[in-house]
Amino acid sequence: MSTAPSPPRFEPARIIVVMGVSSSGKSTIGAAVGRRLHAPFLDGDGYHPAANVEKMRSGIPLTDEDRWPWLDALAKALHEAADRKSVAVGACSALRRSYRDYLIKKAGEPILFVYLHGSREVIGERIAHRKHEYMPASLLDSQFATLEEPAADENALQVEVTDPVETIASQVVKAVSHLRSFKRWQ
Ligand SMILES: Nc1ncnc2c1ncn2[C@@H]1O[C@H](COP(=O)(O)OP(=O)(O)OP(=O)(O)O)[C@@H](O)[C@H]1O
Ligand SMILES: O=C(O)[C@H](O)[C@@H](O)[C@H](O)[C@H](O)CO
Repeated sequence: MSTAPSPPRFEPARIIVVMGVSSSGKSTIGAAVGRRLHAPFLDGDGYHPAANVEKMRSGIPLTDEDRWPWLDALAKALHEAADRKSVAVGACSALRRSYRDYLIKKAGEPILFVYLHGSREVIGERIAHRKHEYMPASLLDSQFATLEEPAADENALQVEVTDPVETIASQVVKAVSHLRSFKRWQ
């Protein structure tokens, strides 16, 4: 009796975007995954227009209108990096589904999202103890209020923020190894 091979869990993608609320660990995990894949890591924090940074620094949550140009710039940079290096890793809160769909549309290619799932308590504890150039801890509640967790039909891997960084990075690299059939993935 032969068993049919199981279909790949994820749609082949050259771009991996680590997503989640502020202080869920996007920069930390994204950098670790980039190192393991020898891939460039693009942190979304660096793609905000200056006005967005000033808004967040003042404790005012961003609106959809504030976020579109930021998502556009990051998506294009990820696409260019993937063209140059075969694969690119990004970090972006990508809180709403419409933002994730927009990133895919603007990148012009599939994206594998890695969703950093964690409780308000755990992430609240982390944000209270870290330093950030502009993001205040007071914005964490609005981040959770805006968050739409990836749905079952999205190309997303969920990981737990309570796991060690290296464990999460290994889970991502393992998930990506299922994508070897993707011929541009070298
Ligand atoms: N898996 C983990 N276990 C323990 N601590 C972690 C883990 N991941 C990240 N951290 C710590 O949590 C804090 C927030 O991490 P990080 O800055 O990477 O989050 P972020 O999502 O990029 O934040 P922001 O979006 O606000 O820039 C840091 O102090 C980091 O060292
Ligand atoms: O979508 C948003 O509300 C913002 O972009 C934030 O998430 C920040 O970019 C970042 O997470 C803070 O460093």
